[in-house]
Amino acid sequence: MAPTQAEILAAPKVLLHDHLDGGLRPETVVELAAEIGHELPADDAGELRRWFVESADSGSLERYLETFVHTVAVMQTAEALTRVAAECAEDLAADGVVYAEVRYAPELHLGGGLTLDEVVEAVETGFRLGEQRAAEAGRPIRVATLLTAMRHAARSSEIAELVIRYRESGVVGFDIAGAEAGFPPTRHLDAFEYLRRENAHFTIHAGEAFGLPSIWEALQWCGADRLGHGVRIVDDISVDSEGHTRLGRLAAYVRDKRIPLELCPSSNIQTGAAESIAEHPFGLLARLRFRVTVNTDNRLMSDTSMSRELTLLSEAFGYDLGEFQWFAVNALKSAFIPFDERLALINDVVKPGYAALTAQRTLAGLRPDRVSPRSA
Ligand SMILES: O=c1[nH]cnc2c1ncn2[C@H]1C[C@H](O)[C@@H](CO)O1
Ligand SMILES: [Zn+2]
Repeated sequence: MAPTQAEILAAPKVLLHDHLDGGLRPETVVELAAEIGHELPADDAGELRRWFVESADSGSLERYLETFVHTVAVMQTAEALTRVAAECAEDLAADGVVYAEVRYAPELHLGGGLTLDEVVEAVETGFRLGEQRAAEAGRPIRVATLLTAMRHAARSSEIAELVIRYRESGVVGFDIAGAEAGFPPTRHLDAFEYLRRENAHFTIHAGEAFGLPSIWEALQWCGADRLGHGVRIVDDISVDSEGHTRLGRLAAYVRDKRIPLELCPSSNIQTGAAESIAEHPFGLLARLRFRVTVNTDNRLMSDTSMSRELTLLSEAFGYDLGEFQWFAVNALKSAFIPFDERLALINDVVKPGYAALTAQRTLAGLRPDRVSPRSA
């Protein structure tokens, strides 16, 4: 059966790919911009919300990324960073997210005179504050941080060192983001090699706006633990007229090695990586049992949430609570926090949460859902 909105909201969700500077509340952007005299394309929060979605709906990653100028502009002081991070944790918790890895690029927040370390400390303060407020509101969440380096810039080694410096203080991994075409991940090999020597984790935005060579470099040259998007791995999968599928060597490697795909359906529609949710490779990749995870990417630019992404996928592919649990477990298995902590979240939070939802259906006289998690 189709899950109800109440069930989707209540279902424990796990999010691995969410940008801090892509998830601000429009009201907060308006308030912070007024404080610093930053001119916005719209001064009314509702209009600004629409502006972000319409402008990001450009069919090109480069133009999509231009919208970040207005969010980054209002995130240049410790107070603003702390506020935005706290609200991020609260908003995710209110949406039923129980564990999230949120990323941002510290190098984009130095315009007000903060150092890289001060940026990280302000954001961590905000996440702890947001976690505390969420717990008080009865929606506990754990937020971990990934530090991003911009792939067109040359600060990745510095950011990788920052990850190691703050690995005991909430930072669990590294990422590179920004325009993909023309900026291959191997430009940042020094950073990746350093992180591997430090036994640290990293993901790489790859296979979003550029195809297989980007994914291949991210995995086989750089050693990425996960793929940010990775959706273009479908270019290495052929489906014949009878529906038989054949995996090329790279696709087979990704599936065999259980490389997590941080799939972000709505974002992909906006940047032109997919035509529609119904045609999104998520359905095929899930059917072929890749390690798929569901993500928001940029909640502001896509006007989305984890609940909305799950709703869209459910409508397109018929997913129910069984699949939602599978996606959440997949994400936790792929998270960058220690194994015992991942296991505790799976066994103490995610599975009991889905069991409770199933029990409610049974109580309501509906048939029990198939909450029999597939092995990921
Ligand atoms: O989907 C994306 N692909 C590549 N880069 C992205 C995406 N979403 C956000 N970014 C960039 C813009 C942000 O300023 C930066 C750090 O969060 O990451
Ligand atoms: Zn992203």
